[in-house]
Amino acid sequence: MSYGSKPILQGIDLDVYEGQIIGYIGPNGAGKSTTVKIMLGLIEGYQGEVHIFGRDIADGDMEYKRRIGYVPEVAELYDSLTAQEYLSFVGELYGLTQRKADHKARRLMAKFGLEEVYFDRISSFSKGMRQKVLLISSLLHNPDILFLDEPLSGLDANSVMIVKEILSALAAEGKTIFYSSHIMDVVEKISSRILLLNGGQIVADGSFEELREQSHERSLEQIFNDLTGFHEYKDVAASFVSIVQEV
Ligand SMILES: Nc1ncnc2c1ncn2[C@@H]1O[C@H](COP(=O)(O)OP(=O)(O)OP(=O)(O)O)[C@@H](O)[C@H]1O
Repeated sequence: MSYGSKPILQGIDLDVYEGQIIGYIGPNGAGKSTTVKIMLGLIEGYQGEVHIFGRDIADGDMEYKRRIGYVPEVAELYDSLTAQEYLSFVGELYGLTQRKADHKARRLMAKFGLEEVYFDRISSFSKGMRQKVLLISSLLHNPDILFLDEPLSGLDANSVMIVKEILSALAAEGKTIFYSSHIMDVVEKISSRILLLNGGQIVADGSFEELREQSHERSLEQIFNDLTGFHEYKDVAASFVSIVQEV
């Protein structure tokens, strides 16, 4: 995949299975979102083939999208809508009846402690409340594959625990979860498989234990630093601060 003449992804060849939580990590600009957008059918013009549920996504049949849920890193929520209106609307887009979507959304909101704001406009919601609405909207139609981009963004510690537990339970039910994040200790804990993208290529692929054995580092953060060749963080920070101090 290239943007103009700039190559972004090169020679990515992966098989992903049911029930896997894939921690998809890599430096800023490595191409994680680009990969996800290709799989969501949002970007065309890539070379190669992407098969989802056994079918080439380029064959024109969009049915596969009904079985996918997506939490983007930055989302346009319709601020002028109430949570009820927004979630019913999204549910209907995914093929649920308005009544079914509303009934499900209301109970899911209640599980996140948001039953009292269900009829409030999203414009009045805090960052974490919006994130919970996004998570619910990605799950209303009970998708088989979930693409999550920084899904814990803005969530408090209790909500983080609930969402991590929900993801484990969904994976145990056979759902496949693509989890893209820069929070290494969470990726380390929840992923059954970790993919590290660097320079447009997958440079590590395995469970945390496998990556740890291969690299002899103790944490995923250290493995990340090691494999992306970044050891000079102290020098970078010191020179950054010295520029800040110039007046
Ligand atoms: N629409 C676009 N047009 C041109 N270049 C783009 C476009 N979208 C992304 N890129 C470039 O593609 C590269 C990969 O971007 P991408 O958003 O996939 O990275 P990422 O791994 O998700 O990064 P981050 O961790 O910062 O979210 C970057 O160099 C970016 O500038």
